Formats: sequence, structure tokens, C-alpha cells
Amino acid sequence: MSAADAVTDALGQLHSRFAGVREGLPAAYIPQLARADPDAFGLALVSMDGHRYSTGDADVPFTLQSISKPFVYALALSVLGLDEVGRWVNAEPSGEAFNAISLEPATGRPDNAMVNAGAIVTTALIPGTPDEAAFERILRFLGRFAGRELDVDEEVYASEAATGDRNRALAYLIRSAGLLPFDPVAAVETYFRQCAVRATAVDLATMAATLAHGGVNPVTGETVVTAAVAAQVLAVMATCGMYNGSGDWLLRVGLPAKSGVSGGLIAAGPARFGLAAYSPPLDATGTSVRGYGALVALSQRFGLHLMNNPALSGSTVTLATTADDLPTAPAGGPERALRERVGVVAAQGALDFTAAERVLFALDESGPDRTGSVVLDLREVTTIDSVALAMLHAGLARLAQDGRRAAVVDPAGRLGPLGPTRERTGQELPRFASREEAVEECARVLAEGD
Ligand SMILES: NC(=O)CC[C@H](N)C(=O)O
Repeated sequence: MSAADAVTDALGQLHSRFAGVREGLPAAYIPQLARADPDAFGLALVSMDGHRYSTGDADVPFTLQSISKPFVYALALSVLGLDEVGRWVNAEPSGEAFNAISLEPATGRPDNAMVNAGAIVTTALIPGTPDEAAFERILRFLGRFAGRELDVDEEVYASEAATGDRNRALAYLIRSAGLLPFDPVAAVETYFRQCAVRATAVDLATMAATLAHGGVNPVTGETVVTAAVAAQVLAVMATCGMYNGSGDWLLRVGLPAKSGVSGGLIAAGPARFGLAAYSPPLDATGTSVRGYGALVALSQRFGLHLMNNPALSGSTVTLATTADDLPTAPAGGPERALRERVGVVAAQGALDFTAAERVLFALDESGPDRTGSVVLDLREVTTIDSVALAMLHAGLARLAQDGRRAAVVDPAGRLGPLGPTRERTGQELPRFASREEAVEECARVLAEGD
């Protein structure tokens, strides 16, 4: 036993709770899918550190079906960009079933890339390269999300190819509206193959975790897509991923998700987890019945709903005082009076936009009457993202413009080159290794001014 087995136990409890559910039937319109074991049931979770947890049939391979759609959309966005992809496929929830004729009346443009119509167009947009046909490129790309090479279930592919006339009809209909830029037969064949790619629930949770982790596979460390593309894909999954069940899903589960008619279901908790369920019996929207139940319960149990009181990051400002309050300040004398006019603000942790706002507010409030000098101590700060960095430099420059001398305690150089502040003020921002030196410098400058 290990401590982390508690996570596996939590998954195991959900598994036991839903394993007995007998509702729903495996998809039958693709004959080969009707042969799936209705009792198969697996759950998997992958953390942002790449830790994998699973229970039940989480290592049983099954075909991705529609779960391939967000990942092929990610490839299209990576190759062509959102504006170009958006010319061919919209991003509006259709409120209709996955196989509906969800096309914009005037243009024939599919409503979104999660319904079949939009997914077929998305697949058609993927160009082959001199080295790789379009499908090989898609297959390899899916494998980078999973962290291993994936393959095709040829029987499921053949079964869908033999019966998939509705998807062919959709492709012809789209082309008749003048939209589909490629051969509809080839586009649908590639789409059928992508739907027949095989993966396990653990693979799928890794794929979802890669989207949740800003496009970096947390198991392999590979950057598969940019953070911007990962966010775009998650946005479309959130609004359209569960078809005509998308609104209800966002309400109850609150996570970007995608279902597939083989019984797979993924959900992504941005910056938290990738989740996957596998259980073939489906409800009326083509969603795994047990998977739905388990992920609703899991989201509630682990508090994953995105709109639910987003966790306030830990306290940022750990000290906001004047220098004469510091234990190192010698009592009495003119030194002490100078030190009363030096504000000290210490920050900690990872600084983003929210945290930078707290720091800037504390700098303003520091010192008597919001005047005098300020020392910003960044020794306990672990990271400063680009947005926070620009805000800190802008804020420090404004202090200088107000005639308030600022000094930073930043031995690790987290504030980067101090140039941005200097450029705005013409003054060098002094940087010190210790708080005491910074306070002394500020007090010295105040004494000079007196
Ligand atoms: N919802 C799904 O998983 C549908 C995928 C399936 N290959 C189809 O096109 O019908």
C-alpha cells in the first residue's frame, strides 16, 4: 500500500457504485460495436504530474469514435490557425444529435467540430505532408497525446465503412453547399479510420490530461500543441462536446468533455486532471451510461466544476509593513524616523495577473500616507508569469513617476532585467540580495532628499 492508493480507492469506490447499472445498450448502427462486452467498465485519471490512476477495465483497448474529434480539431488548429479553421467549421453548439445535419442555413458550414458534419470537414482540412498521408499524420498526432503509438481496429473500421452511408450523405450535402474543399469520399474514409483508432481508458485520460496541461503531455513531457490551441479545443468541448447534452453536462459536471459511441468518455479539469471512462452501454445522446454517472459523481466528489468558486490562490502578500517594524530596525534616533517612511512588501509563490494585482495594491498602501519609499521583497516568489512581470514593471515605474523610491530584494533575478522599469522612468531600479540592504538604500535616498 502507498498513500497515493487512496486516489485509486476513490476511483474504485465510484466503479463499484456504477458497475451494477444495467441501463443503455452498446451502439448497434456500427455492427462491430454491438459486439462489445456490455459489462466492461474502466475509469482512469491522470494528474498534471503525469501520475496515472485507474480501476476496472482501464487497459482494455476500444475505438475512439468521436473522442478522436477534439484531437483532430487540435491538429487542424495547429496547422491552419483558428481563423482559417473557423472559415470552414463554426463553433456554435448545435443542440442536436451527433449525426444531425447541423449546417448553417446560408453557407452550409457545420455548426461545430464535435458533431459528425463538422468533424468530417475538420478531417478534410488536414493536409498530408511529403512524408506522410493525412491519416498517418493524424494517427501519429493522436499517439503523441496518448504518449504511445496507437493503431487501428481494422474490423471496426471495415464495419463502419460498410454501413456509414449517413456520414457519406452528410459529406456530399456539405460539398453541395460549396463548402467541403476536398473529395467527400476520401474525407469520410479518413474520418472512419480516425474513429477506429484504438486506445485504452488510461490512454484517453492521458490525452485529456494533455489538453488540461496546456498542450504538454504530463507523462512524456512532450509539447503536443500550444497552450492557446489546448484552450481553444477545451472551449469547444465545453460548449459542444456532449452534443445535445452539452448544456446539462456543463451544468452538472462543469468540465470540457467528449463522448464516443464506443462507450468512451473523457473530461478535462484544466490544470488539474485528465479523466476517462469506458463502458459500452449508451444513453439516448450516445453517451456511456456508467461513464456519465461516474464522471458526474467524480466531479462532485473532487470539486472539479469549473464555475464552482474557483480556488483562490494562496496568500500572495506575506508582509506589508514599514521598515521600522522590522526586528532589525535599531530603536530610537533619526534612522528610526527615516525607516518609518519606508514601506516593505513581501510576496510569495507563483505570481500571475491576480497575484500581481495584490502586490501592486499592497505597494500603494505601504508606507505612511501612501508616500515614501518602498521595498518589494521577492525572495519567496517561485515564478512570475509574463503578464505579472509586465504588471510589476509598470507598477514600479508608476511609483517612481510619483516620486516614490522603490527597491527590490530579488537575488534570484525573478524580475528579469530591470530595463522595462528604467525605460519608463529613466531611473535604474535598484536590486538587492537582502531586505536590510534595500531598506538602508531607501532610507539613504530619503535622507538625501530631506
Ligand atoms: N458519436 C460518435 O462517437 C460517432 C462516431 C461514429 N464514427 C459516427 O460517425 O457515427
